[in-house]
Amino acid sequence: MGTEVLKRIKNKILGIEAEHMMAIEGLTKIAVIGGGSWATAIVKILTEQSHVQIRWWLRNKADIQHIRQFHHNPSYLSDVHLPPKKIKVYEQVAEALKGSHFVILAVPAAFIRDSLAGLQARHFHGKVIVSAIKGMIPQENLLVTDWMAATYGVPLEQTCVIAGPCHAEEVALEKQSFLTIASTNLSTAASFAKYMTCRFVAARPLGDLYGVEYAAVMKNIVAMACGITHGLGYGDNFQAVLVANAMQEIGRFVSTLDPRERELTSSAYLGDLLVTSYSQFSRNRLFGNMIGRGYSVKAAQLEMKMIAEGYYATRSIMELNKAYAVSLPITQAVHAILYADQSPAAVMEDLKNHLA
Ligand SMILES: NC(=O)C1=CN([C@@H]2O[C@H](COP(=O)(O)OP(=O)(O)OC[C@H]3O[C@@H](n4cnc5c(N)ncnc54)[C@H](OP(=O)(O)O)[C@@H]3O)[C@@H](O)[C@H]2O)C=CC1
Ligand SMILES: O=C(CO)COP(=O)(O)O
Repeated sequence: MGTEVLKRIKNKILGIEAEHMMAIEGLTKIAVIGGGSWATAIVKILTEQSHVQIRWWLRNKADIQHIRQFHHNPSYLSDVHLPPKKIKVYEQVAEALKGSHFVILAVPAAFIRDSLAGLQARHFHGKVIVSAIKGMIPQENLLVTDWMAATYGVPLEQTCVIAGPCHAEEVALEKQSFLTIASTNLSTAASFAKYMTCRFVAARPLGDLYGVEYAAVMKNIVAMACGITHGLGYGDNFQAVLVANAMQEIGRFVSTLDPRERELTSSAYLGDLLVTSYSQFSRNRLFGNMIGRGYSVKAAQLEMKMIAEGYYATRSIMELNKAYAVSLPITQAVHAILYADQSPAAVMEDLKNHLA
């Protein structure tokens, strides 16, 4: 059998177009969509790779100019050096996508539609789409990978998600981190995981796309609950019970929506829940903390420059759960506080009766 035929078979197995894979054997072009802290951290990881060109789109024109001139993002993780030899910065999202083999989506879910405005299915054709987003598309209440499939016809086996316990701030400091790259197609996940592996990051592929994606969305809600209770004056004893119950809540929900064998105590699920619930860097925890201390939702949002995905996710999960009726006392409690204007103290007092 000729090498060309072998290559095609290999590419078919990987679920990626032949042309695409041949290009990968040379310089790999990776588009990064988003200009916030996670996008900047991902760009930093990619700059550790040889033979990778980063094609970066940000919406903020002043930030683009600054990055081109000074090689730092002035608004997020501003200490991170952004070497111009490896990075091309674009004002038009379609330009960033041109010729890229992988497209990493790293804007908060609520802004993905605006960020991709004007693009069509052809712009994504033959590319592997990687969601670094831990949120759901509001209104439609869809996971990002499902939304990409519904909106742009991207086959699920050509999508992955980046998950695992990993705060952008620690990537910036080059602290050892682990990532999980999940896909329905393990080969697609493996083909991307190698680009997320570097001196200080170990990225492992996993075949559980939905489980990892839903768990990543739900842990943000739990982190808000932890922040709220901390703001109210509850201590570590209570938070440990809250987080233990939260793992069960996430497990119930995920196994109802996508029943299969999964190791919920592994880092993609439990690890991410723990880091977001306890870390000083968690925006969701910080947001919850402000609510617990008496801020209104509006005031907390104004105070935080960054986005707490869990705020939007709480409503989406509650809407979605109408069809499944899974018992979600923690999500329900956060929803009552954020969307029904109920007193955080009273809601948490009542939640005690639902924890074991
Ligand atoms: N930060 C982290 O450690 C991690 C984050 N994630 C996930 O990554 C995703 C991106 O979050 P992250 O980078 O942290 O976000 P940040 O909070 O750091 O940044 C917010 C981003 O959203 C943009 N934005 C704000 N308002 C709008 C708007 N109205 N329309 C369009 N864009 C807007 C901002 O652009 P501008 O600066 O121009 O206002 C900025 O790029 C989230 O889903 C998050 O859960 C996942 C793992 C780790
Ligand atoms: O997902 C994260 C860490 O794994 C980031 O969480 P926050 O958005 O709460 O900072």
